[in-house]
Amino acid sequence: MADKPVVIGVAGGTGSGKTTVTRSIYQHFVDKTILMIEQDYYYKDQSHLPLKERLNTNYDHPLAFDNDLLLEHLNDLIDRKPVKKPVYDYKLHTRSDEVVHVEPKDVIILEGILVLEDQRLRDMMDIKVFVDTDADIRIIRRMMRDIKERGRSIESVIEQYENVVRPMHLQFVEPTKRYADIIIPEGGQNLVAIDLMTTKVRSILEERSIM
Ligand SMILES: Nc1ncnc2c1ncn2[C@@H]1O[C@H](COP(=O)(O)OP(=O)(O)O)[C@@H](O)[C@H]1O
Ligand SMILES: O=c1ccn([C@@H]2O[C@H](COP(=O)(O)O)[C@@H](O)[C@H]2O)c(=O)[nH]1
Repeated sequence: MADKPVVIGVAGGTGSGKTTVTRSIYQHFVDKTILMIEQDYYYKDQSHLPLKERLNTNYDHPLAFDNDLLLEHLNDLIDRKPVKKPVYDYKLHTRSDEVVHVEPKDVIILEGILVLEDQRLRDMMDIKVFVDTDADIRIIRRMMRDIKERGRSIESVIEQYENVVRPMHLQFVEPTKRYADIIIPEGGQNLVAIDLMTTKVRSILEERSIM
């Protein structure tokens, strides 16, 4: 059987730069086999609920995620089997009808606000990362991104942040920092941290004789 892929978990608050860090690591392995799994794509399907109700869902609570499906897919990928990854629509707040066919790869990066919260997910990871960015920077980044890319208004971002995102961050996301092997301040522009991560992944691949 082929050697186990390297699994990296990248957690951190909304807007901390998780996706940016993940993409930077990804770009270091263009010639190698690497894939990204976004925990966000595994939000529970809500297509049975009217949009008005979906607007009231707490998307920052661990129970909002279908981690059972995520675990099943990770286990398949680790066993070198392909999966059909769901696609999430942030504007409609539910899964889209499409799925993406994902082939197994040597390196898997799992990224999301609560990937370090579930012990079953943590146990699968070779490297656990927490992207640590101050809350004022994160809310500015989220505001810009959500208005540009996720169909939100300034008012809706502020209301959701104050009522749900901030308290859930303090209760569930921030405490998972203690599980991290590496804490990356400020995210994607931290080239030293990205370089160190890439070197570590290469050394694990070599140890497992994958490269
Ligand atoms: N170091 C940075 N400087 C400026 N903008 C950034 C930086 N890192 C990320 N961003 C921007 O902030 C927004 C949120 O970043 P993203 O990586 O998507 O965070 P997360 O995945 O943690 O929510 C994106 O629009 C991204 O382009
Ligand atoms: O339907 C949804 C699903 C998620 N959210 C928010 O997204 C962030 C997590 O994504 P990041 O890329 O890490 O910012 C989370 O804080 C949810 O509040 C949403 O608003 N609607």
